[in-house]
Amino acid sequence: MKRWREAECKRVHDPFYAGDGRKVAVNPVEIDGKCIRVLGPIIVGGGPSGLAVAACLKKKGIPCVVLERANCVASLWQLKAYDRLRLHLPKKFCQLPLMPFPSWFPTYPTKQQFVAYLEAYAREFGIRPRFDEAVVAAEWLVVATGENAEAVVPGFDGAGDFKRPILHTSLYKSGDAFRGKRVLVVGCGNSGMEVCLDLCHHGAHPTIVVRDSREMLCRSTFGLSMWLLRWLPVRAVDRLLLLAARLLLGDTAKLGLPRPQLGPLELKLRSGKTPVLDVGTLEKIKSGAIKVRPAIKKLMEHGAEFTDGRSEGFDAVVLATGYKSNVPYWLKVRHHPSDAHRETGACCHCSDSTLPSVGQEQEFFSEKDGLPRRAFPHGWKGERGLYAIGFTKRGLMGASLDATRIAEDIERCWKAEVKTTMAFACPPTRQAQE
Ligand SMILES: Cc1cc2nc3c(=O)[nH]c(=O)nc-3n(C[C@H](O)[C@H](O)[C@H](O)COP(=O)(O)OP(=O)(O)OC[C@H]3O[C@@H](n4cnc5c(N)ncnc54)[C@H](O)[C@@H]3O)c2cc1C
Ligand SMILES: NC(=O)C1=CN([C@@H]2O[C@H](COP(=O)(O)OP(=O)(O)OC[C@H]3O[C@@H](n4cnc5c(N)ncnc54)[C@H](OP(=O)(O)O)[C@@H]3O)[C@@H](O)[C@H]2O)C=CC1
Ligand SMILES: O=C(O)C(=O)Cc1c[nH]c2ccccc12
Repeated sequence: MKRWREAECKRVHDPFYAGDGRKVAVNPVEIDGKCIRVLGPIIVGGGPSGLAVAACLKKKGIPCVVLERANCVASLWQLKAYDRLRLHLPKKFCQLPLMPFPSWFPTYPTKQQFVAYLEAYAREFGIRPRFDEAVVAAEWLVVATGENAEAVVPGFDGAGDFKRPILHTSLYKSGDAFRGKRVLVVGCGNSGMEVCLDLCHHGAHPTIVVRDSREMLCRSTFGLSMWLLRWLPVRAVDRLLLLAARLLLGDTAKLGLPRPQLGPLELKLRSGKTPVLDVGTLEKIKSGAIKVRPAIKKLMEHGAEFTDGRSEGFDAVVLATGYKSNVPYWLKVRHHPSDAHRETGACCHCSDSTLPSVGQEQEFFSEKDGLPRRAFPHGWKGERGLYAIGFTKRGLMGASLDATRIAEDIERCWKAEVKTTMAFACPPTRQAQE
């Protein structure tokens, strides 16, 4: 991968308002010290979310520019995912708006198939992201940088003493590199569970750290649960899912994997914690091929000590400790003079008071976790042209929903804006449009 060039995007004006209050369609952005004029919205992030919203905009005839820090679309999938990864929800829950997956794709497409689909999607809608542009500061945009922008790398007592490799799952490709090795996998989400299975398949000896509870479901029950949700409340579906899990997977608590208090869907909706959709790991835990240990107390020169007092030797540590958003590092929210007077959440471009209210809140994204402060389904729209896609903790389904809403909202503003621009006879400069 080429080194990322840093693009500093600064808002020169509000998106649709010039300094004198007149509306303008052109969004000026500073990249590498040069000011370019972009006709239409700027989308930061060329993953599934960025592509989805760009496609919905293009379909409506609204041009946009996608800025992507990596040198390809869907860098999470192309550069940071292990070889054996597949979609873990059936494909109909993962397709982006306006273009279904090919019918000949399997129910759970492989990473390569998903990437091929995304590349075809970008081609179909004429989306050509500007690659190697890492946005380090920006103020008016569609934020599509994802919930998984940065790896979570926790510190452990004694981490400096451990003299062997420690790597995050975003760098893990295959168990081939660990043949015959004792590998400590920290974290029991979908990544940790699948990496353990992969290690088994490659003749390594994995131990998984489960510091808390984790919900586990059979992958095949996801489609059923979506169907049941049409008629039954979440809690009732959860009860059925747990019954199915108990019958198909057995009592996971006996294996060192206690289940949480809340049901799987309720937990997902409330906290975003994705249940593990088992792809065969549990069998390996049952057979003893994968060992389960509680939280790490400390790392030592050749191994780890756990909170149950046991110490064991390891040749490598894989951190399957998850991801976080990077929005607080680069998105600068500047206060607007009109904020003090605004009581409602009406769209400032088109006076639609039915849109979600942001009240007096100044900051759309939380500094703490980099996610929109407003709960689903209200977290997609901020103030004065700030939008967020792909932060719903609802995977690709959530991103598709956001894309449709954002494009519709921008279209309304765009139409109002085009009328005004024509009235002012002030055509936008077309220098950096697609
Ligand atoms: C291993 C894994 C498997 C998953 N499997 C599924 C699944 O099967 N089904 C499902 O529904 N969901 C799944 N998810 C959830 C996942 O969030 C989505 O699949 C999807 O990738 C989200 O798309 P996104 O575009 O929002 O984010 P991303 O795919 O993360 O794309 C964001 C893009 O923004 C770029 N970017 C970040 N910061 C900047 C910046 N400052 N400047 C410029 N560019 C930037 C990144 O390089 C990246 O390309 C999975 C997640 C992971 C980690
Ligand atoms: N398509 C597919 O097959 C796959 C999909 N995914 C998706 O990718 C996203 C990210 O998944 P994943 O990478 O598993 O991350 P998750 O955030 O889901 O899981 C991280 C795990 O690490 C644990 N953890 C974090 N810090 C520590 C620590 N200091 N000590 C011990 N344990 C720790 C967490 O424990 P705790 O819960 O206690 O905080 C949690 O169990 C999810 O949405 C997932 O569904 C991932 C892999 C495969
Ligand atoms: O893979 C992910 O991160 C997802 O969030 C996909 C997803 C959306 N809703 C769910 C409910 C149960 C399990 C996975 C998902």
